[in-house]
Amino acid sequence: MQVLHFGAGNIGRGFIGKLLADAGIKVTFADVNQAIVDELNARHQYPVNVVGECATTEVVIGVDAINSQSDDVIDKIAKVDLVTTAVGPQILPRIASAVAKGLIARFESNNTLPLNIIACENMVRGTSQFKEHIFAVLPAQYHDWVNQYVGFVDSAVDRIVPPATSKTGDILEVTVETFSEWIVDETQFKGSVPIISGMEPTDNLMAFVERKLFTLNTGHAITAYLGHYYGLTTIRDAILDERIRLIARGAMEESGQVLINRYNFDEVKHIAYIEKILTRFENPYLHDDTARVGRQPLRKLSPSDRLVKPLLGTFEYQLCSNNLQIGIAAALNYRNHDDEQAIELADIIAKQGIDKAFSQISTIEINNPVIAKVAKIYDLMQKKDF
Ligand SMILES: NC(=O)c1ccc[n+]([C@@H]2O[C@H](COP(=O)([O-])OP(=O)(O)OC[C@H]3O[C@@H](n4cnc5c(N)ncnc54)[C@H](O)[C@@H]3O)[C@@H](O)[C@H]2O)c1
Ligand SMILES: O=P(O)(O)OC[C@@H](O)[C@@H](O)[C@H](O)[C@H](O)CO
Repeated sequence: MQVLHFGAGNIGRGFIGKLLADAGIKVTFADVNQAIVDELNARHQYPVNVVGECATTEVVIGVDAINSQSDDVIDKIAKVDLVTTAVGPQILPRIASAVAKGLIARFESNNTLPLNIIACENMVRGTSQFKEHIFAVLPAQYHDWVNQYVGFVDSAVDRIVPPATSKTGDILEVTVETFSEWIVDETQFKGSVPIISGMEPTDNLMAFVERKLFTLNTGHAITAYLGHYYGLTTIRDAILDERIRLIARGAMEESGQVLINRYNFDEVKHIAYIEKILTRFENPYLHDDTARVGRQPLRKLSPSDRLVKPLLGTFEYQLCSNNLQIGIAAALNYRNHDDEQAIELADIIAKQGIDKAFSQISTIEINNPVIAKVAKIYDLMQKKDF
């Protein structure tokens, strides 16, 4: 089996690329970072530090790389069995055109072997959204053929992989936590579902996607934004702060009640899932900056993402949302001159005022009482009086 994986970053090298290479699949990374591409082609291997109580270094072997802006991508897509991505949601539209050209090349070479595409991003049904971007630039005459031979498989991906500085200056070295989970929608594959150790097929993907995004990522984001508010720069320091921990846990529980109502999850197991997540945030072997976890606050505040979607769920089931409201106010209060979306967020609030800005970003009606409640907490935070 051969795979083309877009994004040789933290999750690309530290999780998906590693898992596939470990399974004996020939992995080619596609990235815009030429230094990483050159180094992968010079060495064909890289080290992954798996850190936890027992730390190990595992070497991923047999990999190579191409620049994702070169035509090599088109040739590869014409031939491989699997395309995966871990580039970030905002990059998917930018690589759609290269993938569409690759699919045309596949059609022209009459390659009717099944191809499956899996976006491994923190999004609800990210591959389905990627398909929409691809079909928007793929001429209509190819749509039926692609629908017949190409599977667009949604997935949920979980492993905390912050950028880590190598002691030896190795740009390929990556440090990951022990935990990992990659769940794929078995109903969307073309051909038989490949058996790959560490890739778990399910026929109930939405439950897993929402469980992960609206528990771990909800708590993670709130820990990051409150950490920033209290002047703490790492997730570990933030989650060890009792004020933050109570709110992050409370928000995960509020979001959890929505999930329990929606998916009939076992309450005891879900509480255990939250406890495990809190210990993962505390991992003393990882250095994870609040700026990484809080990156792109407008994406994180959008209606289908980890903060507002759980809040909307509490309306649906008439549940309490006090902690989610505090987390959202902290996100609105996030300021970082190195983050384009944080700058844009501050600009929207400055121009429109907090009530209108939150209503616009979240798409929640301005008259909904939650707008005023979040705005009140935001104002207190602005005055450093929360
Ligand atoms: N790091 C984590 O803990 C983690 C865990 C689960 C899911 N994710 C998700 O995985 C995705 C990637 O996150 P990450 O932390 O690995 O980010 P990252 O910034 O470390 O990696 C992204 C990689 O994509 C590359 N890239 C950018 N534009 C590209 C293009 N046009 N073509 C090809 N490559 C391109 C970058 O050069 C970089 O190497 C995100 O959607 C994130 O939400 C991350
Ligand atoms: O990657 P983002 O920006 O969507 O979210 C930041 C972190 O919460 C995220 O990368 C987690 O580390 C990851 O989702 C753990 O599986």
